[in-house]
Amino acid sequence: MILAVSSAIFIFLATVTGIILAFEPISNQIKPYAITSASNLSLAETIETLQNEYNEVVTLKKDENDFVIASVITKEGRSNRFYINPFTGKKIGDIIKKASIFEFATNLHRSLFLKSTGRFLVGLFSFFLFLIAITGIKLIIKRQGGFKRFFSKVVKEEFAQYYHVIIGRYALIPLVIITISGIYLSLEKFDVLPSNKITHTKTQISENSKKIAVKDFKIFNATLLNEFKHLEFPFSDDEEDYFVLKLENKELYINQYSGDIISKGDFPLPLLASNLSLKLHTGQGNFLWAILLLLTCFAILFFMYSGFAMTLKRKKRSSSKMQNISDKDTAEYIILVGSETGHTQRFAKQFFEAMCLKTTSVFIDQLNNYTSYKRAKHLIVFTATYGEGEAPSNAKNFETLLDVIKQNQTIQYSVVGFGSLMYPNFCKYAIIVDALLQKNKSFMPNLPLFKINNQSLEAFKTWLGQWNDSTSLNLKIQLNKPTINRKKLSNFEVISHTEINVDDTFILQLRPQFIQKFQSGDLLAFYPEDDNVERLYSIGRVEDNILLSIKRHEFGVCSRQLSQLTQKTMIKAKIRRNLDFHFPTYAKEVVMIANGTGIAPFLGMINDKSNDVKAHLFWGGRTHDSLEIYSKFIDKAFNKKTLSSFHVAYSQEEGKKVYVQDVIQENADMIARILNTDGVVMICGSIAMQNRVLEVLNDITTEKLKQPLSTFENNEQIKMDCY
Ligand SMILES: Cc1cc2nc3c(=O)[nH]c(=O)nc-3n(C[C@H](O)[C@H](O)[C@H](O)COP(=O)(O)O)c2cc1C
Repeated sequence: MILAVSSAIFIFLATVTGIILAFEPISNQIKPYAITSASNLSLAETIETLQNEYNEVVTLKKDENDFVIASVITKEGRSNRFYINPFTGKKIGDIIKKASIFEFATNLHRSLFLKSTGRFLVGLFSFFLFLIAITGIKLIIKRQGGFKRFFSKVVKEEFAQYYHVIIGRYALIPLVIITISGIYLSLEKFDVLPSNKITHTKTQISENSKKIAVKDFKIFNATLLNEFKHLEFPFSDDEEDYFVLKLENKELYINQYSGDIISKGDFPLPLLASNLSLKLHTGQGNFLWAILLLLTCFAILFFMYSGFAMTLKRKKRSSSKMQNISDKDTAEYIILVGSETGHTQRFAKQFFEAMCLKTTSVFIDQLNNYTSYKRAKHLIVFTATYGEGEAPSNAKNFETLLDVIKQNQTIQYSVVGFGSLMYPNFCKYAIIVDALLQKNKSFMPNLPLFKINNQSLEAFKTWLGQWNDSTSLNLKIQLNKPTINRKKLSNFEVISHTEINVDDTFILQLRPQFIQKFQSGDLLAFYPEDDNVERLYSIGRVEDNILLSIKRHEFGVCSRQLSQLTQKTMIKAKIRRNLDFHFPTYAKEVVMIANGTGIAPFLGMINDKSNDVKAHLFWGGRTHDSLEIYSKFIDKAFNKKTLSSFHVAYSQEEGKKVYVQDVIQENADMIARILNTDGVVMICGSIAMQNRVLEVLNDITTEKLKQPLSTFENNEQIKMDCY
């Protein structure tokens, strides 16, 4: 944060000017002076053509865009410099003059118009940007749970955070290259690098060298136009004067009569590094690299926005410092918090403030500050989980401290875990803390571990109820609702609403009031006014309508409201694109696996197929009656031949209980064949079903294909959207 704030203005200026400057090589390279077929032409041929065409040739060079420039004295005796066609030696254009906008941007970019001081500052802030990029890479590795998972799926929580990671994964490498080359170019101006000077060594020349025509010089015949950089012709006819030929990495002096190489100087490493840095930093001579630099500059601007947006949000959440009124050794209630981005802190603060209204004997701190508490009777831990089920940063030392620090009395503890079901290790760190306290003789449980998904206010209130029951304190917490701009939501009209079936489930069909882009697998977000918390439902697209399958929960605010909607009612919601869960039209065969309401996106997919991908549907429900509301859509797909097979499992019918994973196991050969021929498996439904299905799939791939399921997951052949 210190790095980012202190360098923000400079980085902003350097980036904006960088964007302008990226257009220079791009605009130069689209000029028609490059003669691509000339790269295999020998230098001797071009020299001969030029010597026939002009009175005298002074220099011949290739500029950074690979355009060939000749400096000549014409037959009319005029001295001139222009782009030539190396085949004919004829002029094809005047030398491009640097546009004043590029001149201005270059000065600002290099030195902020502050000469040496400016150059120093630019170098320094490039170094800061380099550090930011390196720490960024480190953070992505940590967040993704290891280097190997650098490019695996990112869980989307908030816009800024999601795209900061997504774009960062691609832009950080070019960013490191830009900053290192920028730092090198800045350092060059301050004489801190080793010398760039080329040292020549004389070569042995045979005594009986003969005078030959320039076009017959061995070295000129052996040098192709794409290898050479610059050729300086001898200044006079004097034997002492020679050709100076610069290639990619060396310089040669050539006798002007015999063509013998008189001396040779390899470019020193600092010079090669300098040339490379210039190329990498400016994109000169490489159209695609210049475009990549341009995109990276835009990415930096986005990082600046998203980085600050995330930080401000985080600061807002964890702002207002909590003022302890009690000392750690006098308080009876100790609240310890583990929070990375401040959400958990917000809950803990509300709890602490509510406690303060009832008793003065309460103390709050971070888990990392765990110590001895002389009069404590209750310990309440609120903690989030990060990485692969790890502690948030302000809780990393807790485990060690707990081991070392002994309490004099027994303390009752309660742990509340904050996590997200979108991650495989749901609330893992809270589970660890709970287990550690359980093992520790100084502690005894007051309430069982309580896990909260996605900062659910409802869940927190439930836990608070348990807490109130277990203590005589009757706490009341007024948790602030998240704010939501309802103007940004769209209107959807209720087209149809089925009866609520035996499982308390129904199908709702909605039509967007304005044309909107969506497809099966996308999500529809509702925000009930009671709590403004987002609820997502998987969309099936059927005849341009949105089909949702909804289970009405006993205490579910949103599902209750939706179950009461009548035809033609308008409802506000927002479509969220879910690109990772769209139907893979590129695959030959697709297996769709769902339980309960998870069937909704598949009902859309099997009825909306404008391709010849074979689709197989596996569904698990409770009873025959559970299938009733969906059967119309399945029959239709069978009739249209867009569904190849349907496999159903009932878990509550008389006789044997069958689950969807059992039916998958029965069809193991088919699943293995489909995965082995680049087919895709899609899973939608409950997390519990997902876990069991994944176990079975892993057994199938390990046994039949001799590969773990992760191979297919990494290959993006397994798509999941479970909740
Ligand atoms: C990079 C990252 C990794 C996460 N890993 C997990 C995880 O493994 N298990 C889990 O239950 N939640 C995980 N979460 C979700 C957070 O624990 C959850 O959003 C929590 O409410 C954040 O609380 P905080 O703002 O106090 O840090 C992760 C979140 C992020 C951003």
